Amino acid sequence: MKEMIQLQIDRGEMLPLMEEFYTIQGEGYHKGTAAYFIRIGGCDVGCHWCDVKESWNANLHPPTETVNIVENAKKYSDTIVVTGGEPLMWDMTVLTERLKDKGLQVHIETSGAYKFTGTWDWVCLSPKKTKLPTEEAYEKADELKMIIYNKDDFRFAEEQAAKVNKDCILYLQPEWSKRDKVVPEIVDYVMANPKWKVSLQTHKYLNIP
Ligand SMILES: C[S@@+](CC[C@H](N)C(=O)[O-])C[C@H]1O[C@@H](n2cnc3c(N)ncnc32)[C@H](O)[C@@H]1O
Ligand SMILES: Nc1nc2[nH]cc(C(=O)O)c2c(=O)[nH]1
Ligand code: SF4
Ligand SMILES: [Mg+2]
Repeated sequence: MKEMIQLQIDRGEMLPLMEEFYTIQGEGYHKGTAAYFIRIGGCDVGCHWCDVKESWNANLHPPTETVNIVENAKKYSDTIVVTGGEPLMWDMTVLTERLKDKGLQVHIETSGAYKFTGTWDWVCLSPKKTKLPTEEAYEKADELKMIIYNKDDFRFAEEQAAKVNKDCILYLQPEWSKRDKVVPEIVDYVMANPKWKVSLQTHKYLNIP
């Protein structure tokens, strides 16, 4: 039985599902847009400021049939955001094919640190120093969303911006717990370096998921 489930997970027919919710995309280019979020469990990238540490241990999240995830998601929205955890730890091919078959717009939030799978209408790449993105992630990124926790993160942001494709939109987003300190620094930085835009976690200001 365990082997059967593992086989289905390996094929992307099942995924460890942490939670699903209909909300407003709070961050980046699509902020303000209603979207259904599918949060897949499992991540070992280890960001110390991660705002969903409960997602990290995949074993805590029940293996769920992708067919059922899709049948449910399509009832809520035309726009689906797949996030985590780190969704690219799993094979996203089957999930995204099935969502596309229903005519849905399919977005991903990823660190890009794992093999790039799936067919996406929008790729938000948020690189982390602890586990850098793959070459393919830099090529596929529609937006680069760099989290600013300290001064060195501006240097890291520039280093990552040099690696993405030329059409990629560049965002600096304050780390939530440090927002009072880093927001003024981000504002000054964006005015001095206008290839960057500011991204805020607007859902946290709106008190929505
Ligand atoms: C929770 S992560 C899940 C997807 C993927 N693991 C990733 O990091 O891109 C979703 C987004 O939230 C950002 N994020 C996580 N914790 C944050 C925090 N404390 N402050 C600001 N952004 C945060 C991540 O950088 C990422 O862009
Ligand atoms: N409203 C809302 N927008 C988001 N954008 C990215 C999120 C994420 O955790 O991936 C997120 C989230 O958790 N909630
Ligand atoms: S990669 Fe994403 S989910 Fe994983 S620890 Fe970092 S912010 Fe959290
Ligand atoms: Mg979030």
